[in-house]
Amino acid sequence: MSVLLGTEEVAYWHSGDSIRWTISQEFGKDFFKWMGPTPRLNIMNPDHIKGIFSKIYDFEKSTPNPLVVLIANGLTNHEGEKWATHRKIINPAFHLEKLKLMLPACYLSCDEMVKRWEKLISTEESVELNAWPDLQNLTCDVISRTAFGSSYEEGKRIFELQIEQVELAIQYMQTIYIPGWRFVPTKMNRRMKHLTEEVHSLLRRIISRRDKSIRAEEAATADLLGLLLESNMKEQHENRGNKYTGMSIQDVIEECKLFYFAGQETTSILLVWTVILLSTHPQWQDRAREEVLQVFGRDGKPDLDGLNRLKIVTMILYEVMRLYPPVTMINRFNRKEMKLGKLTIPAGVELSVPILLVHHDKEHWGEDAKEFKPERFSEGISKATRNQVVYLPFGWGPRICIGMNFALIEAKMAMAMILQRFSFGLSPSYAHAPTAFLTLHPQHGAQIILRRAE
Ligand code: HEM
Repeated sequence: MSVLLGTEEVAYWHSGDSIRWTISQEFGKDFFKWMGPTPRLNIMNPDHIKGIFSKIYDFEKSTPNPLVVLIANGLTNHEGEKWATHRKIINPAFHLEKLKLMLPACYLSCDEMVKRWEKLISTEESVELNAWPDLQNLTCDVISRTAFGSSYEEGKRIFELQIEQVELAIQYMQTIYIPGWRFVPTKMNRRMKHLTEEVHSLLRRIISRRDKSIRAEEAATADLLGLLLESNMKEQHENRGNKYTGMSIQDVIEECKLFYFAGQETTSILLVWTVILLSTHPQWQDRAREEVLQVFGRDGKPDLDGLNRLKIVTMILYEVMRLYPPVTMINRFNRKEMKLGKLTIPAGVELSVPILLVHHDKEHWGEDAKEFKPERFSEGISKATRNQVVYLPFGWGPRICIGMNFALIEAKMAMAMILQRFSFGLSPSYAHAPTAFLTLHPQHGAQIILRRAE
């Protein structure tokens, strides 16, 4: 069930629901028994959060929903040695110097979107538009180009199929769970099976073509898939004879699907809340534009060096993700009894870190916790958090989001190119309804009034 999270609703959720338990040793094990057969505990204490995210082999990812696994069974779902091997193979593809190679692809996608917007206002002083679908389309385009390079069109098709899969998965999750039901050949299950097969066959084709060209040393690699395959070959070569010697083709397919699943929606959400918050805080919009124009000028093409110098834009993005974290909750599970500070957590407890609530907690962020104040981050994240683990839009610790730098570069590039050309404010038809279902998105879209920047 989705939860509405306007300011009022957050407050209600905060106090009126059992979600904001603070735990203490005195509850002991009885507390968990009282909670029923699948005990679930919310963790809001920064030291406990740090403990959970540091001990990645003791606190595992919670058993994933079978349908999420069906859509993308990659790094996010792996544990132990398999996770460590995959993370090691995938990591190099996300290094900054590799991301630099993907910048032209990212620029191309942003350029297409701003050109479309420019066309819309070519004969008008201002236009109303819902920025949400355009921003979703943008991040889909960016991931298709940066993940698959020359196979971009096939990549986009995969993405369309995945959107339908996610829609079906959501419908499925909203029905009563009957074990084994997904194997019954209902219309929905048959469609899901068909979509899965089509995604796999498209990916298999792209991967085998690329694999051949890498082995034949035909082209230098500048996309995620190529970098992944190269790194995988290296791992297989160096670790022959070990239990996990790199990834199989099936593994690579799953990781590619995950790039879309984990990276597209989340980044478009960061962008859409940034557009909405800059619409309601025009003074910050002006400051951000001033900075962008100073660094790149009116027509300059954003490069990595310049993007890294955008201090105001970075502060804004951090504050947007504090108030509207795209991922609102992270869950973990412990198979054996574990110590967390002074707490003893019995085996089999589901632990939830409610990112949204931690980010809104007055204890950590002050009385103005619910206000948009990018200046909190003027001296970076560690100063804003006083070195506590209370800011985790990308998670924390060894399992921190592998695509964090990718997402931040993409968001800075998109915002820089939008701010260079346009100014924008909220349309009267905008209805504020942040909705948390898997991710925290604006339920009714982001209607803005777009003008040429002065
Ligand atoms: C604003 C954008 C993004 C946000 C807010 C975000 C958020 C997160 C969070 C909170 C986690 C940690 C989950 C956990 O600990 O259980 C995570 C993990 C992950 N993210 Fe992201 N993400 C974003 C963009 C991306 C992008 C662009 C990609 C890839 C292209 C990506 C790929 C992944 C992967 C593969 C993992 C699993 C890492 C592991 O388990 O080792 N994410 N992300």
